[in-house]
Amino acid sequence: MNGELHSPNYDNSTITIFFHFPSTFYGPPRNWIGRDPTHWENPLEFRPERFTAKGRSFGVDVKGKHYHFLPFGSGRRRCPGISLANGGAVDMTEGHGGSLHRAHPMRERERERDVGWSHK
Ligand code: HEM
Repeated sequence: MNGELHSPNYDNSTITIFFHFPSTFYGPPRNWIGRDPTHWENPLEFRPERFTAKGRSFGVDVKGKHYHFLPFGSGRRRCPGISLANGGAVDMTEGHGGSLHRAHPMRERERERDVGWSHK
């Protein structure tokens, strides 16, 4: 399988996610991901308790190893912000409006780092 899960495959192989796809195929439809009924009971229902200690999906890997659950994608192009998101640095509270905006936008914070040399 190509390293880019959500991008075109340019090699001559096939990829298999539920079905075999020819390499010219532009990847599996994104809305299939996370909706496999063999892994999720009532996959279309919002049931976050699936992930709690008593839930069936407790301990599922979010970093791209478990293909039935890929919130951050998988492979070489998976989300590089994963540690920020999991570390609680991303506030996903929604603001108001026709399109969704973050209620609290991310802010960059400069930090000095000792790299062992200086331009001074
Ligand atoms: C809950 C928070 C987040 C979720 C659910 C999320 C999810 C994703 C997903 C699904 C992808 C596509 C991966 C793929 O194509 O296989 C992605 C890509 C990406 N994400 Fe995130 N992300 C989150 C937060 C962040 C944050 C905080 C940053 C940066 C500060 C970030 C930066 C990126 C970038 C740069 C890419 C493109 C990577 C590439 O194309 O090589 N993400 N993210």
